[in-house]
Amino acid sequence: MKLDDVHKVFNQGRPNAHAAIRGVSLTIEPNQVTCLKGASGSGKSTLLSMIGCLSRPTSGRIHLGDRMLSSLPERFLTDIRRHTFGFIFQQFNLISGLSVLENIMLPAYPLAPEYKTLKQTAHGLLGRFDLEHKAQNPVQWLSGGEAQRVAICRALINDPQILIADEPTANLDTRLSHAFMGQIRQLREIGKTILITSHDPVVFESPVVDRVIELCDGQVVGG
Ligand SMILES: Nc1ncnc2c1ncn2[C@@H]1O[C@H](COP(=O)(O)OP(=O)(O)OP(=O)(O)O)[C@@H](O)[C@H]1O
Repeated sequence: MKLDDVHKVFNQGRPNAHAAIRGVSLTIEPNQVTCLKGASGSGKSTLLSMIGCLSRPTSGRIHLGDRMLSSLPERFLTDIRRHTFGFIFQQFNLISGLSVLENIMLPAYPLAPEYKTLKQTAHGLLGRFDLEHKAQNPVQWLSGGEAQRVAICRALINDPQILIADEPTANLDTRLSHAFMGQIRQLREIGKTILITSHDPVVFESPVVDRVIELCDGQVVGG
């Protein structure tokens, strides 16, 4: 992915306008783990959401291979988002009341796969992340580490090329944070491109991370 002079202004044209991203240009290499690091409010989540097609830049260009995402109409963007990206959020965002299996299968429904194949894929992921015995559990019964692994499985259900994780260790203790980086290593080994925002040293000092990009006040200041 390539970002070229990307800006994001919230509430543009109003007295409370805020320039959260100010002229970011960078390249995210495939099959690598890239960490966006920076203080709270530096613009990490804002940048991540534009990269993941969850929001659009105010100006500038974002390329995915030879496609320019920033100029695509919404329906194409939604399609690219579903096929290309898997998301892992800070609060895991699992749906309470649904089982582990149901949560994992949810992002696949808009792509209308055959149900039997989808279920097999979901069980394959549960097996890989040592969660098979929890398949029918409601997600609210899970421990923090289990919930995190369910969130990873859900992000992988559509076999995305790029995984985006926003502060993934914020709700994990040190041991589970190291375990999470072990899981990231495995995903890198199978060829995924991974982009993580974090101000947790367990993440940005991890040997699994290929590159750390530092943000300050919406600008790249290092990496
Ligand atoms: N929807 C919005 N409207 C107005 N301002 C916003 C909006 N979203 C974010 N901001 C502001 O943009 C700046 C960057 O926010 P962002 O969430 O990207 O920071 P961050 O580096 O991810 O912070 P944290 O580490 O605390 O999650 C902050 O000053 C924030 O208040």
